[in-house]
Amino acid sequence: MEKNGKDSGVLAMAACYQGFDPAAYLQYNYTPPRADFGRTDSIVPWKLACLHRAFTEGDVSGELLVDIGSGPTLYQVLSGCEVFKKVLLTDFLEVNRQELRRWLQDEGGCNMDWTPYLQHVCKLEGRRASEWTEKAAKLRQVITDVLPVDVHRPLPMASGALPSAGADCLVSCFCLESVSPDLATFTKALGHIGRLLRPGGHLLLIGALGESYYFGGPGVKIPVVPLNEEQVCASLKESGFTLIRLEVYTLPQDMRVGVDDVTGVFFVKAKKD
Ligand SMILES: C[S@@+](CC[C@H](N)C(=O)[O-])C[C@H]1O[C@@H](n2cnc3c(N)ncnc32)[C@H](O)[C@@H]1O
Ligand SMILES: O=S(=O)(c1ccc2c(c1)CN[C@@H](CF)C2)N1CCSCC1
Repeated sequence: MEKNGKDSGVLAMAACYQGFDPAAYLQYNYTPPRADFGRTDSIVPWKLACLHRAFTEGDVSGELLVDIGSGPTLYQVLSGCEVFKKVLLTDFLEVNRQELRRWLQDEGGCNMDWTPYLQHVCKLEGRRASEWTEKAAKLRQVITDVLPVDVHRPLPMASGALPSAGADCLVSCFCLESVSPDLATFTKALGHIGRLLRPGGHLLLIGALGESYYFGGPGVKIPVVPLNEEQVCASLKESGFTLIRLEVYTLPQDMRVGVDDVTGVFFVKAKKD
């Protein structure tokens, strides 16, 4: 149902996000015990390996990488920052953009220590883990801005934010399905972000499978559109993408704690037609 040109479900979703708590979100999803580098079956090394392979296997190139719906996290560009000269982070909420800027300015006050993630990706790159400080410096050098984004707008970013040709590569993690009230809106949002990408550019998409809600803070229950692999593939095709690779991780039972009801995670590498 439309209201002033905005779907009521999208408006309701935006209202849910007003309670989003970056510090709590980071604690729920990116710190032990859920985020555990020590376990061989952990999701975190799996995600970082998917991203590392996708960025470094030789077909991804260009000047500009844009992360859509960054939230308060930057693991998603730890490999990409070595491939692109310029990286833009984006989010809908100022609280998340502020969290990212605090890390970039390296003046303290951050709610997350990304060192284990930096060290892990250094090892994936064949470097010593102790080179994480160089990688942090590289990140701070190539991430040139943290900008607003709304994937429900036909043009999700301000005009002039990107070159007229578009970005060379997009990455987006756990965003579209967690901001869309239904599958049709998810697919439409995928099409919107596709317009930010040049033809032939790559999309790296990580998302939740079978998830219907998550907590974005204490008592902040946010609905998620439950997806399966077939729906993800169909939405990509409908939105003008050619699938290159789909990988799926099934969450071990003990990782299914109360912060969400995610059952699996997908990784997609695709190319804009
Ligand atoms: C589940 S978090 C994902 C954060 C991060 N990318 C990660 O991998 O954990 C979803 C993010 O989408 C953002 N968001 C909410 N509404 C949005 C919209 N309409 N367009 C783009 N991002 C939105 C939220 O602020 C939040 O940071
Ligand atoms: O990296 S995850 O797969 C992950 C990471 C982030 C999120 C989810 C899952 C599922 N809910 C999302 C809400 F949109 C956010 N992970 C889940 C297992 S424990 C460590 C975190």
